[in-house]
Amino acid sequence: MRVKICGITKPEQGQAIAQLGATALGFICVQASPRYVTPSQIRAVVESLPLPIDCIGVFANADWEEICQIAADAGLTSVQLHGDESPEFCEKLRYALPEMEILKALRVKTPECLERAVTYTPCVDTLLLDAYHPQLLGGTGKTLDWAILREFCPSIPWLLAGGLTPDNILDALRELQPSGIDLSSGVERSPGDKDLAQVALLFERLGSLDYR
Ligand SMILES: O=C(O)c1ccccc1N[C@@H]1O[C@H](COP(=O)(O)O)[C@@H](O)[C@H]1O
Repeated sequence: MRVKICGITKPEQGQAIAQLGATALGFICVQASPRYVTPSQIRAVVESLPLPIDCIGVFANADWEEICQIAADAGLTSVQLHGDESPEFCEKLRYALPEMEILKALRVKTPECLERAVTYTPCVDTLLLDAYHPQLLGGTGKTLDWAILREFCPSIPWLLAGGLTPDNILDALRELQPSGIDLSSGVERSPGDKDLAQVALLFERLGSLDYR
């Protein structure tokens, strides 16, 4: 199972989180977010990593040319689209970045959102389901209604996000079988400052599941 820790801003925290067992780090490329990092800050983290893991840039309603430029400048392996990007936009980006993993994040408000999610399966590599918040795009600490995801079984891999913490992760994984999980505010002291003790606790609890 993939484990993505999102909202990385500091090289030493990225390195420690990679050593603890994360398979992906996420970097917020949305300027309005308190976790925003510039392409050169991302590159500094990416180049300091002790082992090769996925480095995912999180964008929301950005121009595709801007995404391509930032992905190259920062050294990303993957692009997460967390805004209102259409399937057509994803397809265009797929052609522009053929080597890169494209993840489409959907903020799930009602069960109908899951029908919309599957319309992206032909044009992205991975789906990501996050909680809906009326003002914020992500990093909200709000959980999804996991019950409505029980039957969700798309034809491509999907990550569960939204308010996951070391305290609720085992409950989530008892209820659902995502291809991976994504945590941000549930393992941080303040926006962009990760709590390494909480990340270590997460992997300790996941270890009891034999999740790999
Ligand atoms: O974290 C942010 O600030 C952010 C800003 C804009 C779009 C997405 C953002 N984060 C994403 O939110 C989810 C879950 O966060 P949380 O665990 O509930 O705090 C995750 O996919 C982040 O990539």
